[in-house]
Formats: sequence, structure tokens, C-alpha cells
Amino acid sequence: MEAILSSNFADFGNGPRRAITFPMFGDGIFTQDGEPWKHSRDILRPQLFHRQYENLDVFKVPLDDLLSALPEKSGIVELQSLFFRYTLDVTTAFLFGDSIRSLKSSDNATENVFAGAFDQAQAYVAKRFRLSDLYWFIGGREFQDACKMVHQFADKVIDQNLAKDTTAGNQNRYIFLKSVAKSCPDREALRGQIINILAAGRDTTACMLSWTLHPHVMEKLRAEIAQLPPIEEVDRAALRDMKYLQNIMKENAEIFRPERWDEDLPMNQEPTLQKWGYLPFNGGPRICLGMDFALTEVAYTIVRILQRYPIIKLPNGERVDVISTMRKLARSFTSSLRDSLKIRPRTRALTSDEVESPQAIKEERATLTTVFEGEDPLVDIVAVHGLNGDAFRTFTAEKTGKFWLGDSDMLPRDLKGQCRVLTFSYPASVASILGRTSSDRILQHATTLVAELVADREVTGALERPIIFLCHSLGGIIVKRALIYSASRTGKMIEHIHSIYVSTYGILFFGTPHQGSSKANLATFAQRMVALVPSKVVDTDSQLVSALQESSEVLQDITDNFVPMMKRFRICFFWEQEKTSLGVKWDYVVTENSAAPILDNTDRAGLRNDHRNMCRFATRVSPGYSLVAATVLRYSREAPGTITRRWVSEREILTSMRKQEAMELIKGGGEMSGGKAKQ
Ligand code: HEM
Repeated sequence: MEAILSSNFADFGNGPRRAITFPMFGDGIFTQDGEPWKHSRDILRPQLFHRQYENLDVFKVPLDDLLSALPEKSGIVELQSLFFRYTLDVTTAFLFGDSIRSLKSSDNATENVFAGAFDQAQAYVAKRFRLSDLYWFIGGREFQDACKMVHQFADKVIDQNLAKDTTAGNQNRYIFLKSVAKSCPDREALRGQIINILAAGRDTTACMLSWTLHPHVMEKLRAEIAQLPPIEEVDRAALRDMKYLQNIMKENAEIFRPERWDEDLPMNQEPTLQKWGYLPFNGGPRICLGMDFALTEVAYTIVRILQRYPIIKLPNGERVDVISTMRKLARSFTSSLRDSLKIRPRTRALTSDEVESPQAIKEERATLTTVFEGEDPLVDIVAVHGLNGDAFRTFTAEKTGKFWLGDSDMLPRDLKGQCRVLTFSYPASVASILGRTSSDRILQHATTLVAELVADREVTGALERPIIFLCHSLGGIIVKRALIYSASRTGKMIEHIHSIYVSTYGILFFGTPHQGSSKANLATFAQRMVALVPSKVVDTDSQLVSALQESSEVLQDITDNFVPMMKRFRICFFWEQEKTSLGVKWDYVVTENSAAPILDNTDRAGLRNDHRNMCRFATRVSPGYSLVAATVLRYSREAPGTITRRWVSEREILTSMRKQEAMELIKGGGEMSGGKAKQ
């Protein structure tokens, strides 16, 4: 490869490429060789320099159009075809200064007729490539008409854009077309360059986008996105610093394990392989001129999509599969996904239909994600979301996308980086928790939380590090259940499970229904959660009442069992100070009485927000943020001393329990042997 692409470059030409593509591409960088090619490269190189798109402005309008073409909350969407339109829109925005906005246009609008003609002409060109020297077998009227339409449209857009007034506030805006026009002798030459770049930048980037949204990488990618500054401040440099995302973009279809790029690959052992082992953008003198542009475009698009839809999954039964057969490849020059990329994006909980499907519930696995890790952490801060919540979204401000748990400018900064922050994710739709088997489900999530935490802390050698829980809404019940479970596990073989109870120092409850000692309050809470997200937990009103009754009994039992151990923990209760729309009326989802019972030695405070938004802070000066941060900081400072002492006494207690058990065994054994001796 190195010889063909670089050292012996001059010995290899384009073969029949020019003749194959000329009817569509005309005279441009792809179809040229020798001196004309060198000249094109000289003209185009400075135009594709990263300074021209450093602030990412060129991507913004097309990206807004893409996001508005996606379902608002949840649903299934065929994304790959939207990506093809999107990359056409981005490339035209870059070339002409204004995007053709094919994503906004109706199907029969000129923009989409052009997009269709472009596809058709390109499909012919791809077929001609397969026949190589016999390319002329493929052509005919349809091909000619499609090429003509592409040229006519390009001419029209060129005319419109060249005629545009640059004095009306646009003088400083860089426009590719105008810069290239200065170096092109005539219209044909200019049109050629434009169509060549359009073809270079569209399918390639659309396919890369489709590949990058791979189900394996979502969780880790979300955590990296959560570390970004507010999206308005993100520029090309910030995207290049996203190590995991950059690795994902390098990954190929067959393997898809982005972590391998951080490993010592055999490819890195040898200088030639190092340079020539990775060739998606070609290498040598004809290396892709738009590589950096494409990587920036993909990175920014993925970040914005995942910020809007933290959960993206393939619908049940859908697979990620590369189109590898020649028949499918004939459709374009790039490898797209088999048939389509259907995904299920979600901003909120599943819709009622999806809630019903047991598969929808099963699909989501419980997981623990580390979203921040300081150098020498003194505490583990563990966030647990509530009903219909999400490990990231529950703690992310909707407008700014700020994820205050992981953002290095928010909580980690207030704790001087001396913490680890983790967030627990579990299936939390109304149907997956409330209802007849509530108690089993809550216990299942609680034990998973304990098991995941223990495993993580064991692996990182931090089993005795203090823990502070931050829990929203029903997440507080899961944490209480987890602590009850952990407290009860003292057997020799399961002592590690007990470590969560021993290490827990503080809990911040945000709108958790502690009830104010009445089951009616819990039933009301459950009913309100159902009202917020209508769901087919049950079919009839009477079933609903009895299901919620049962749920509220479960919540009540957990609360009762937790009371005796409360004095052991530092606790702060936060209640919502704003009402939530519950369909027909506005009300508190959890009342102050229930969320913040007045108890000795506990802190309590109101937060100026509604139930859903009470643990979302857009900036450090958002109402309530400093209160919450100060509480976590205070607990983090106090925790290490107390938890170290607790571990010392816990070890003594456990040792004496072991001794006691041994004594009882010996005693029991003695009686037995004594009995035998008597016989
Ligand atoms: C993921 C996206 C992309 C991939 C994988 C890719 C890949 C490639 C490859 C393999 C070539 C060499 C083609 C050949 O000579 O046979 C190439 C050339 C080229 N690419 Fe890209 N490309 C991408 C995006 C872009 C974008 C977005 C632009 C412009 C906005 C662009 C502009 C060019 C140009 C101008 C050349 C011609 C270079 C020359 O012949 O000297 N590419 N690209």
C-alpha cells in the first residue's frame, strides 16, 4: 500500500476513473491526474483548513434540522437516510454559505429532487466502476438526465450564491465557493470542483455517522459527553480532546472495540505500519483533504444527538450489519449499514405501548458508570435516579445540557476533585417498578446496586472508602432497601456485601416519598407518577387502585425497616417548592411533609423547582445548587474520620460474631460427640 500510495505514487494513475465519473463529476480533483490534479489540490487545501470551521457554526443549522426531523420523545427512526440528507446539507452549507436544507424541504421540493438526482447519478457511477474498462456498458438516458439535473442545480446554486450581497453583515463570513471561484477559469471548472466536493463529503460522512452510533459504546460515550463544557462553548478543539469518541471514530465495522486504540497494538511496533496501518482516508499525496472536517462533523453530530437522546438503542430484533456484498455496494462507493440504521432514540421514559412489552423492560441492564474520578478520592458519591428517570438525564439541565455530577466545573470542582462520582442506571419505567410485584423489583434493583458497587470498589481497591448517596424520588427507596439488605449481610462468605452499609456516611434525598407515616401519601405518590407518564400497569381502575395499594405497602415496609438505622447516617432531605403539571391540575408530586420529615439530627431544605427538575442545575449559580454542593462538601469532609472508626469497630464486631459462631459450633459438636460417647 505504501508503495502504491506514496513512494511509487507517480507510477500509478487513476485508470479509467476519469471516464467513468466524468458525466457526473466533470473536471475536478477526483477525476484529474498529474498537473491539473496538483493545481486543484493547491486550490482546495487552504479552503479545507480547520480554521474555516473551528467554531462549528457551519454544522449548526443542518444539525438543528436533523434534530427536528427526529421524534420529540421516543419512537423508532430510520436514521441512515436522514444522515445522507444531513451530510448533503452540511456540505452545501460549507460550500455555499447556506445549506440547501434538504431535511426541511418537502419530498418534491427542488432540493430533494436534486438529492434524488444526485443519488441516481452516483448509483450509475458506482455500477460503472464495477465494470472498470467496460464502464460504457452502463449509461443511457436516465444516467444522462440525472447528471444534467445535478449540473443544472449546481449552476443555479452557484449563481444564487455568487450574486449574494456580501456587504450586509456577511463580509467576514468565509465562503468556500467564493474563494474557489477566484482560482477557477470558468463556470465548468468551478462546477466540477463543487460537485467533486459534494460527492466526497456526503456518503462517506453519512456512513461514518451511522457506524459510530454503535450500541456497545453508548454508556461510556455518554459519560465522556457529560464532561464537556456547555454546548455553546464546545469547539473543534474540545471535540478533539474527547479521547473515547475519537477512538470510536477510528473503529471499524467488524471488531468495534474502541478501547483497542489505547492499547499497544502490533501496528504501533513498526514505523511503516504505524503510518500505513490505518487507511480509511487514504494516504500519501492523495490523502483525503476533508479528513479533519469529516471527523469534526461526525464528533459534533454524535455529541448533539446523544445530548438530546441520552438513550439510543436498536429496536428489538434489529442488528448492526455492514453491507458487504457487491450487489449492495453497487448503491454507493461507501459501506453503509445493511438496508438502514433503525434506532430507538429516547429523551424520556418509554411510551405506554413499549412499557407493556416485557422485552422493553428486559433490554435495559442495570449498570454503574463512573462519571468523574479525582486523583486521590476521599469519597464515592453515588447518584441513583427515580421512577421514569435516567442515570444522566435526571441530573442534566435541559437547556444547557450541563451534567453537574460529572462536569469538572460543577460538583467535582466544589469537592476539589477529591471524589469519585458514579451514577447507577436501572430499568425505571412505572410498569417495571410499581404494581403487583413491586417488592421483588425494588429488591432486585437494590441488590444489583449493592453488587455493582461492591464489585467496582473491590476491583479499584476502595472497599472501605466512604459513600455518599444522592437519590432522586423513588431512587431514595432503592437506596434505603439497598442499605437494609447490606446491613443484614454479615455471614462470613458475604461480608463484602455488608461493606456498603459500613461505608455509607451520608444520603441526600431529593423528593423521595418518605410518607409522613401514612400509606395514603405513598399511594398518592404512585398515582401521580402514573399520571405523569400514562402507562398500562393495569387494565381497569380497580386493578390500578389495588396495584398502587400494594406498591404503597411495599414502600411503607421499606421506610419502617429503615427508621432504626437512620441515626447512623448524615441525612439531608430536599423537597420540591414548585408544582408539577399532572394533566388536569398542578400539584406537588411529593409533598414537603413526605419528602422532608422533621427529625432530629437531619438537615432539610426546599429547592425552587418541580419534582422532575429538582436535581438539575444549569450553572453553579442556579437556585439551590450551592446548598446541595455545600451539603455534599460538608459530608465529604466529615466522612473519612467517621468511616475509618466505623470500620475498626465493625471488624471487632464481625470478629466477635465469628468467635461466637465458632464457639457455638464447638459446643454443638461437643454435645454431639458427648452424645455418641454415651451411647
Ligand atoms: C468519513 C468521511 C470521509 C472519508 C472516509 C473519506 C475518504 C477519502 C478517501 C479514501 C479519499 C481518496 C480517494 C481516492 O483518491 O481514490 C478521499 C479523497 C478526498 N476527500 Fe475525503 N473522505 C471523507 C470525507 C471528506 C469530506 C467531508 C470532504 C470535504 C468536505 C472530503 C474531501 C476529499 C477530497 C477533496 C479528496 C480528494 C483528494 C485528492 O484526490 O487529492 N472528504 N477521501
